[in-house]
Amino acid sequence: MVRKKNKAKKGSQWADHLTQRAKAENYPARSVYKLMEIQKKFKVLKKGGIVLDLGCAPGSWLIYAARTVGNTGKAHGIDLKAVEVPLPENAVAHVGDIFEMDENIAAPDGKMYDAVVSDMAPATTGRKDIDAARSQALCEAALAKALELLGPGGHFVCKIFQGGDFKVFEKEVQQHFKQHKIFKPESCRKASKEIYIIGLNKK
Ligand SMILES: C[S@@+](CC[C@H](N)C(=O)[O-])C[C@H]1O[C@@H](n2cnc3c(N)ncnc32)[C@H](O)[C@@H]1O
Repeated sequence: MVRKKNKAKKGSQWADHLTQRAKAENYPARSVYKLMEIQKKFKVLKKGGIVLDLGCAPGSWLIYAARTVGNTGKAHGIDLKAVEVPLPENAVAHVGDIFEMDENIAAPDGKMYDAVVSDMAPATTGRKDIDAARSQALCEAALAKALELLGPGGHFVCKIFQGGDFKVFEKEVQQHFKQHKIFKPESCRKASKEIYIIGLNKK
């Protein structure tokens, strides 16, 4: 019992540390460290690239993506909620629903995206089956957009909750990308079921 308490305490100290670090580095959320870890390991974002960030509010992935692609690149995001923090000049956030997205999310200048990243999460109900089904639907929508908007060789990152139809989704990603990886960043809460599936080099 005491052990469990200590573990929980350590976990929350780690979370606090990341929240403070995010503040100091001008990111609105500590979730940015998950994308940083993904980038360090898989190099999904490249200088001069065009990135689409699905579920971009409150804006930390979008800011990091914009900083990473640099001035010659662009980062576009979409979320149900508005991003309220100032964004770098090469970033733009749209308000919208992934299930109703249209041409406003197409890559600029008739180009294709180099990377589509999704950290989307549904509003949770506490009912595991409902939450898992909603998360699965968001992942399917993200993959459909990635297949439509990514150029050949483009990369895909998607948060998914393990369980349910996770294996089915993994197979779909495997089918469309030359390589795929399953990755749990250190900065994810240990107790969380979230994991990232990464599709490298769209066929
Ligand atoms: C964990 S947050 C993303 C955090 C973000 N990556 C960051 O670092 O700032 C998940 C986001 O997914 C968004 N989301 C959920 N359902 C969505 C939908 N149908 N269309 C667009 N965004 C959605 C939520 O509004 C929420 O802001």
